[in-house]
Amino acid sequence: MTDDLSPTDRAKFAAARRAADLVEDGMRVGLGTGSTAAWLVRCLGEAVAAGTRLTGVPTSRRTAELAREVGIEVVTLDEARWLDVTIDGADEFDGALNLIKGGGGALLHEKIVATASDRMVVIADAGKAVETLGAFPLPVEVIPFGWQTTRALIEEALAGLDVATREITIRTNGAAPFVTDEGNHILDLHLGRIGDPHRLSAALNALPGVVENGLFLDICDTVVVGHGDGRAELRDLDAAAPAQAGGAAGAVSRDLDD
Ligand SMILES: O=C[C@H](O)[C@H](O)[C@H](O)COP(=O)(O)O
Repeated sequence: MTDDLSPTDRAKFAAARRAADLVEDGMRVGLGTGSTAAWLVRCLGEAVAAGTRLTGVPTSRRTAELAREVGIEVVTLDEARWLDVTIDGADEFDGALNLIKGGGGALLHEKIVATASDRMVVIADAGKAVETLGAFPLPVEVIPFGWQTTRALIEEALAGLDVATREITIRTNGAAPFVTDEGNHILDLHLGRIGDPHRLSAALNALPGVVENGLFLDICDTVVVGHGDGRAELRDLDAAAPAQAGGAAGAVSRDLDD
């Protein structure tokens, strides 16, 4: 299943394969979304074919489709109630294992599922490691009602910030706003660096119209880092560097003070 992969895809596969080994017989597993999570789902499909029993709670329609295709029993979160582990990709992770997620637009279900799990394991290629979160645009999910007003509110709260509307290309009609599995839209915040992610997350989620943002703070327990040569290493929260306090506070924190 891995012939002719690019080094990045080999790294994603290596992380996914190592994380699949953490899943034990009988576990209820949250299944993430994205290209790295898709490798995990395929690895778990192989485990199921080899006799492992597991139940999967997918974080998106496309993950649900793939999980069924590879033979994983799929249930809803409310049927499972609580999960042993969620394994998901990320767009960025820092030394304290805080994350930016939502590059694929699934951040809302992903955050709900990860929060309802004993353990969250992130699988990522080494290129996703950052010192300070924010180089990857932060996705914010907003409801369709008045969403352009919500975008203006975010711009006002973070003065001068470049807020982009995520779009999809439509063959006949140009572009249209991206629509999530919950029927919402995604705004991408080009922050560069985030000084105080807890403060930013709380400020964004306090705005009417905002459903959730892609900062996953104090949720991830382990990151499995994959490398292009096929190696994968585990970074656990206990061994991770403490979050940087204040030092990286940039324009975002200042603007929130205003
Ligand atoms: O909404 C999408 C998810 O948060 C993904 O897990 C994240 O964007 C990473 O995706 P990929 O593994 O494709 O880089």
